[in-house]
Amino acid sequence: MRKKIAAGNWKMNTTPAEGVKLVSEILGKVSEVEGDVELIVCPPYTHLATILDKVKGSRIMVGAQNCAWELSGAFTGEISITTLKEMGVTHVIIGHSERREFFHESDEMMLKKVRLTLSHGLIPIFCIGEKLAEREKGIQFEVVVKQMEKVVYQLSEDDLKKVIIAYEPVWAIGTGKTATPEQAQDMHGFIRNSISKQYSSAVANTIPILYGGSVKGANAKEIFSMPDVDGGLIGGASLSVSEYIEIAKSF
Ligand SMILES: O=C[C@H](O)COP(=O)(O)O
Repeated sequence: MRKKIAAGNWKMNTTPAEGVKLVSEILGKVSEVEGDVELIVCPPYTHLATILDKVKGSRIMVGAQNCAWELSGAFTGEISITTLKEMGVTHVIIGHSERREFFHESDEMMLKKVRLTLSHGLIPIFCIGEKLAEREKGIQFEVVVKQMEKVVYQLSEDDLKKVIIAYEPVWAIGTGKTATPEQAQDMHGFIRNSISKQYSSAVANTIPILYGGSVKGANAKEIFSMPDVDGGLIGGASLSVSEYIEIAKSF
């Protein structure tokens, strides 16, 4: 039985005060989420300390949206994995399409980040997904497998087993256009099969694969009902308490 996960990526939204208000309101409704669904919020770096303090003792875990690719040193503006670990962060989003596009992150950087995250005992949420033009050309499967090959397929089996994969078709992010449940399942099944070929079916069957791209309360149930979809990496809708809770209740 794989984990079920509702991870909220707040991106560059909320001020510190707004973030604390949001997480406090989520905490107030968390008892509505039955079962063992893992709830993760990923606020901006500046809110991590106060939010970690706020959620202490609750079932909410806190993730970062990124980390530096080196351990320490002259990297102005970056945040190290040791800082995140010391603070109590448990997850790190790596390779989000917005980081790939706007910050030109390379596969090498992403691999370093994934390795550092794992070696410090944190869990990487590694994002992959094709752009609209790539889907229109029908090369979405090749694109995604290449993204896996360059980063997570470089890991040992033991390390790979600790990774969460998030499939986020770029054309569905923040656009209101969601992949149909069948499109999501096609890709998730393909990814799981690819992991199985590369490692083993036992490994493939343990790895959570999240879907991201305009997930909301109204479509989560249908998407999460697909056999290879283990939850969501939720952007916009995770900023609304009622939407996020509804999504978390959709398993
Ligand atoms: O990390 C989350 C994804 O980019 C999805 O964002 P969205 O739910 O706003 O489309």
